[in-house]
Amino acid sequence: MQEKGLLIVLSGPSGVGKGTVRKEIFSHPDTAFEYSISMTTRSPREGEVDGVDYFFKSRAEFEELIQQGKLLEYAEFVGNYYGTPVDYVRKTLDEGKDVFLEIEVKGAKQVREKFPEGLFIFLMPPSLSELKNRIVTRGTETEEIIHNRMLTAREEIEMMELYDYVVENDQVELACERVKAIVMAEHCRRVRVEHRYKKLLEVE
Ligand SMILES: Nc1nc2c(ncn2[C@@H]2O[C@H](COP(=O)(O)OP(=O)(O)O)[C@@H](O)[C@H]2O)c(=O)[nH]1
Ligand SMILES: Nc1ncnc2c1ncn2[C@@H]1O[C@H](COP(=O)(O)OP(=O)(O)O)[C@@H](O)[C@H]1O
Repeated sequence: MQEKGLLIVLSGPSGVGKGTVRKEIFSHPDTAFEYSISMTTRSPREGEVDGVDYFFKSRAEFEELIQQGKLLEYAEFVGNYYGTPVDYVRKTLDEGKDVFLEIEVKGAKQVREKFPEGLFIFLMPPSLSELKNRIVTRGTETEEIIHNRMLTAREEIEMMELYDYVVENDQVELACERVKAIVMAEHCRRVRVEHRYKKLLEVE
């Protein structure tokens, strides 16, 4: 039987750099993970492409996906829905490929309940003031949204204890290296947890 892939969940407070770290990881052709493109009801930002950055949906379409049980998890984040397509995730894991989710913390909590065996990595900012700095300099949000995001950031950071690993995003390159090292180590650990080494003994 085909061994299942690893479900990798990268989460953390808004503005910490999840998207930046994820894009950097996937910009390398040797990256062996499959990125799960999320569904969202938020409007595309300039340069964003449907089916590449997100699958952009209307609220009615998104609610239909919820009704049909098509989402592994979903959450409302600053007024918009975001969710992970379940069929894609299951199919890809069944093919033995690692699936990478980059999602906010409420969604990550739901995934933990459904896939406790997943690998959960929390991206942490060097400080709260640096976090605010990043959201402000990104310049995609209004002042009111920035204020709301900072309020939720404190609650989000408290959810750190649900994760297997915490990675500080001080420098993007370093954070990416840490994430990749964690995934590599997890694969080695599972050889024992899943008793895969037994195959080796059978051959002799
Ligand atoms: N729960 C959940 N969160 C998601 C999903 N896709 C993206 N997000 C998160 O939604 C939040 C807002 O994303 P976005 O609007 O692209 O803004 P940005 O990542 O803050 O630039 C971020 O924290 C994303 O990680 C998803 O499928 N499910
Ligand atoms: N290590 C870092 N050092 C400095 N700025 C960063 C770092 N990582 C991300 N940023 C910047 O912080 C802002 C928020 O990053 P983003 O990836 O959009 O966060 P998230 O996806 O977690 O909401 C962006 O302007 C990004 O360029």
